[in-house]
Amino acid sequence: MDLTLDHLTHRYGDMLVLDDVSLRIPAGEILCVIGPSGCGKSTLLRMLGGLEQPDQGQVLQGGEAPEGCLNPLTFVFQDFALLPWRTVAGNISLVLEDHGLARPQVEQIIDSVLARTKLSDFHDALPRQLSGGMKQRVAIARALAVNPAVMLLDEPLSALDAQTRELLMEDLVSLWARQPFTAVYVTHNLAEAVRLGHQIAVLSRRPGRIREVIRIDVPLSERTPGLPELDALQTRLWHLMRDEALAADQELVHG
Ligand SMILES: Nc1ncnc2c1ncn2[C@@H]1O[C@H](COP(=O)(O)OP(=O)(O)OP(=O)(O)O)[C@@H](O)[C@H]1O
Repeated sequence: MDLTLDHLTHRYGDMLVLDDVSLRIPAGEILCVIGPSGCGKSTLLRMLGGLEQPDQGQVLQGGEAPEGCLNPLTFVFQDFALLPWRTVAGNISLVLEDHGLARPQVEQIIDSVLARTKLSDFHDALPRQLSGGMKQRVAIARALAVNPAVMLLDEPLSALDAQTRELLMEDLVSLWARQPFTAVYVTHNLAEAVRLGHQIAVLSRRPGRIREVIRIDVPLSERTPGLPELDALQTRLWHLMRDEALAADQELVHG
């Protein structure tokens, strides 16, 4: 399924948060969204997921959801959002309830997503027995369990240490290579954006407007750390972000 954001504008009360944002996310591609704090990235994601309605503009869904899709749009959050009293399998089965699936089918889906996220040995573990990286893998497994058309990821790796982030980025790339999914991935981390994005949308300071959309043609599987093309792109993104952050600071000082 592809997504089109068509001239989205959003306000909270009198505060304009997003202004005339248009983007297209083709099926099977990852769009990373970066921008200064408070520029409306999470708001944009919530509008894509239907949790918030735009004041103007619209979100258009195109094409078909994949076969066996139980939920077309699914979120992955920074804080994992796992129920502490449920096992790994129990947390995943939660999203499979109310779909009229027979128990063997539920078990089969759980086994499949645990295998894909390398968690098969942790079927019965409780969240407190897992590291941060493993908890986020459970959250990703839970998102995959509904076979979504689009994954909406809100800073999914930002609570994790650098090594774990690196490993999970590799995991996301292998998951994508195995079965390309459509995703919108909000991050503050420019290295994540250049590693995972087919496109990167750079938002301005609030109100968030599209400053630039950059397409990266290097296949995800070839994006090794230190690749000169990616390093150069990361530097370019940093300059764009730095300009926005400096301008936001100036506005604070000069009111
Ligand atoms: N429900 C809400 N009601 C009122 N204001 C809100 C609400 N949600 C967010 N805001 C405000 O809207 C602005 C944009 O918030 P949002 O969380 O979308 O930004 P963000 O770019 O994701 O920020 P960050 O990078 O810090 O996570 C912020 O000023 C925030 O305080």
